Amino acid sequence: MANDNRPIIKNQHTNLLELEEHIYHLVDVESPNTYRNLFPYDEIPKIAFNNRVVPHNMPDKIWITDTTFRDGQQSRAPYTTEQIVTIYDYLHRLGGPNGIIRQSEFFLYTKKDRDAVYQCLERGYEFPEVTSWIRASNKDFQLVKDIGLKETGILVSCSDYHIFYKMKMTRQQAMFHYLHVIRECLEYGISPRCHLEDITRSDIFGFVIPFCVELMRLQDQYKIPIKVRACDTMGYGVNFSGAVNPRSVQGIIYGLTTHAGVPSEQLEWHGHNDFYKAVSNSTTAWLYGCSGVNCSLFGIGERTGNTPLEAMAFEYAQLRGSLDGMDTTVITELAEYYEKELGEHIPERTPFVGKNFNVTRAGIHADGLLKNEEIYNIFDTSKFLNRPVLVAVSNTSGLAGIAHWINTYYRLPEEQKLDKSNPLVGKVKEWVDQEYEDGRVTVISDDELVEVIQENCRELGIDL
Ligand SMILES: CC(C)C(=O)C(=O)O
Repeated sequence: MANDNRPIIKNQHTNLLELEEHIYHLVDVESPNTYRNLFPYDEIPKIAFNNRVVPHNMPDKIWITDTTFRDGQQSRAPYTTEQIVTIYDYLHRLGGPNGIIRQSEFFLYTKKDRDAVYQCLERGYEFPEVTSWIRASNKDFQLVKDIGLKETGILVSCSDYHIFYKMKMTRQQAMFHYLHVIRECLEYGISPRCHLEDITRSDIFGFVIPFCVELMRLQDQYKIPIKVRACDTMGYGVNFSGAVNPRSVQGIIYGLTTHAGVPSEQLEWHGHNDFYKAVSNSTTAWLYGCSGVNCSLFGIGERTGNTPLEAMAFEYAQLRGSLDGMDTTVITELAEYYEKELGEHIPERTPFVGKNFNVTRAGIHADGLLKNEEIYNIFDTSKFLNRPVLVAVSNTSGLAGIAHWINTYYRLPEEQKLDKSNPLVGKVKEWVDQEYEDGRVTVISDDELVEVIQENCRELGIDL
């Protein structure tokens, strides 16, 4: 199934350096290669293996770029200018002084979009750098230049699905068209960021690499950096060792860095979550030679969304052993802002930000938590997210769960903490048990518990 070992045709006159340079030619097919073996459409897509193992190659510096205002905004109601600026401020704080959130991309279509860009630029932050996303036209290049931005994203769809079915072109026509547009952009002195849409269904060696080789030639000619963003538009990418291209994340990154010569720091991975793989694929891209992973806050993006930015902050810290200046407590502030100000509902079980992400219900777990919170908490969530570990009270909470709830809710100091033998805990438990015996099926709310606790405190003469 592999399509990555095309024969190298050489003769006695070919010198090896030339050969190196010319290995990857555009393969201009007459009909689209839709990889039916992998994407049968009327069957579930398939993951095939050729057992070619790519070596780890994590760059010295890795970072996050943000698409909250581009892919993120494509899939929800538009943000107001004020909201964009507020979120940009949060991103600046979250990413910290080392610019772990290095860039953010903005539409320039409407006056409102441009106002947001002006206001964010006025903040004067080094990070995230403001970049744009435009239609590839001279008018838009001029706009980017007038606003004073250094870099813009340009769409260069690379699978035959897009080239043949959407653009109605051949590969050669598409490549000429893209190179023409990119040259124009370079003529304006703007650095193009080429968004290789649908790379995980594209012919990596027959189109993507020859195209990127041409991009690197243009870069040499114009002395302006050209970036490459590998877009897993449909979330087909997989990170399993030995998987076949075009679905292999590491295979794609290896091809782009090694065969096309794209430097790691000019390479980004843009993932989608259709098969629940956005986070692990992005981490894989880092591990195999891609400096940038493109993310959106809370993963809000087309269909199932993009790689959640907050997840990659924690992936970063796990890989590098340090937050390198990121302030992850801002993630909690952002989540509150999205829920309260933007009316976005974050599902309760969402890692790091959902209401229940560090809430435990089962009595047996609560018992453990009461003894030592490390037993059932992923890390010090109070320190890194301002979210103390919680126990929700239900029919399975038990005495330990109720004691933990009271201790956390009332933020009792260590010496005043109640344990499961405390009479107040016993009284609340009796009430809870009665509720469920009477047929209750829902979790008990904080307000209900407070009322019962206060009532019993009065009776027992306890002051919390
Ligand atoms: C529109 C393109 C660049 C994209 O966001 C994607 O491929 O997911």
